[in-house]
Amino acid sequence: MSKSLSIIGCGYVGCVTGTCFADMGHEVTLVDIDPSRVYSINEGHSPIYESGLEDLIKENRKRICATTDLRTAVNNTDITFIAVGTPSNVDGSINLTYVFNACKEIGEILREKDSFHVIIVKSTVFPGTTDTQVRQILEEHSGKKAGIDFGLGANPEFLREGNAVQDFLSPDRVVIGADDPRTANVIRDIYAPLNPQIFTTSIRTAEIIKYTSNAFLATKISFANEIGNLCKTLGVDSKDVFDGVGMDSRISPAFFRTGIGFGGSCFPKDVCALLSGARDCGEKLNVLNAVIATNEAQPLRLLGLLKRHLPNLKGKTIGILGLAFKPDTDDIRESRAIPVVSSLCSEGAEVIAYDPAAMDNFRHIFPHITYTSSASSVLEADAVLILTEWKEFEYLDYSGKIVIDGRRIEAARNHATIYEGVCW
Ligand SMILES: NC(=O)C1=CN([C@@H]2O[C@H](COP(=O)(O)OP(=O)(O)OC[C@H]3O[C@@H](n4cnc5c(N)ncnc54)[C@H](O)[C@@H]3O)[C@@H](O)[C@H]2O)C=CC1
Ligand SMILES: O=C(O)[C@H]1O[C@H](OP(=O)(O)OP(=O)(O)OC[C@H]2O[C@@H](n3ccc(=O)[nH]c3=O)[C@H](O)[C@@H]2O)[C@H](O)[C@@H](O)[C@@H]1O
Repeated sequence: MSKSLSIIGCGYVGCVTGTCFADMGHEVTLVDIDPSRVYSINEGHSPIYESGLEDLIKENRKRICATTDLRTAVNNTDITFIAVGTPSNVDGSINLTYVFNACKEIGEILREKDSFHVIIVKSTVFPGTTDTQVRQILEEHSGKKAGIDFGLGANPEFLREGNAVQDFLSPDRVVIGADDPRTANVIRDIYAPLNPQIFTTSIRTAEIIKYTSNAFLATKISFANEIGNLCKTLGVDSKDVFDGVGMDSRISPAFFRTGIGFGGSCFPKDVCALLSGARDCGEKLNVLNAVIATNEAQPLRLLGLLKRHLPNLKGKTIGILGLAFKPDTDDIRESRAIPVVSSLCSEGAEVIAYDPAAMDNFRHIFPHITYTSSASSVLEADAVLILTEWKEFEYLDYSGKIVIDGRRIEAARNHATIYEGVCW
């Protein structure tokens, strides 16, 4: 049955969630404090770079509206998802300001609302946040009781940027965290059109399932990279190794791509938040400390390989292919290109960079390097580093070039005159 939902936050998660819920037949109000995002959605445009999202917004326009007016959105709907950002503080701990501010406002609105309203935290938050601080703020500001006067739940999100619509509409599982059956049923009904595998649990357990999933995937990548580094020294191709290892059904081949490590808005932030939160609870997570350390060192190995062929980088032109943290996105948050470009600049190299989508974002952090509108002009440089595996990089002519590859582009591996792969 169709539901009336509001989603707070029109970023990657809020916008994809809201649009997909509308596609499933629900009436959706998207809310953001950023009027440009709201305007864009109401004009039928996606405020974020995500394949397939704009078409889906257009197809479902009659069931989607966007607004900056949280009060009207909550009053006119029965269920509110919180999908605002939960960035890192400088010490790595989670910054919950956006979540708490949204909760304060929602609480005030609930004070005057008579019907049973369900609030669901979709943002990634440290286990225990929803059933303690979020609950307290909502109860204090509404004067009502969670589980009795309003519903409170957690429904973490597992979508990947670049594949977000597909991931949302065909999830491996939907995790529902609720401490009362009424709220659990409401969330289950929302997802019913997808007929997904559902795992229902407590709020706190749902929250830690999300962190554990991201931390495990990050661990798999750092583990693969450490073995990959050893493979490089031994003259073994780590791809062959992980193809062989991944054939064991207990292990799986997923997230075994070796290279310059993981970036993005979530793995680095969530692993650091888990480490910080665990420390506050008196627990030391040794494995995850090592996961971060390996990930920090990994992109710099590329520079070591480059110097085997160009020992002095001062005055040399170094071409960069790829700035986004992965292909099919313009997102550069925690991109491995950031430490690489930063080191090149501090060694006096002239950097010329190309990315099909992320150059505008990168320019905000590195305004002084040269950006070019074609991948082939990057190949004019003294040496080329490949930092993101965009499909179009497979179609370049690498013959006669020095290429140091962090992402394994086969055309470069096969045709560059001097070629080094980071783990192969
Ligand atoms: N980006 C991703 O692929 C995934 C992110 N997550 C988690 O989902 C959450 C959201 O992440 P993103 O969508 O990437 O964040 P984002 O930073 O792209 O978007 C957050 C949006 O919330 C808005 N906002 C902040 N405070 C607000 C308020 N009080 N009222 C209305 N709007 C407000 C911001 O203006 C922004 O547009 C985070 O906790 C993240 O860890 C989970 C799975 C995947
Ligand atoms: O919580 C989140 O935000 C999301 O984080 C990741 O999704 P995302 O960051 O969009 O992208 P991934 O495809 O997971 O890649 C993350 C990073 O790991 C790197 N990676 C990935 C896979 C691999 O085998 N090797 C590898 O180095 C990528 O290049 C990229 O830099 C998770 O895959 C999602 O399930 C989760 O919802």
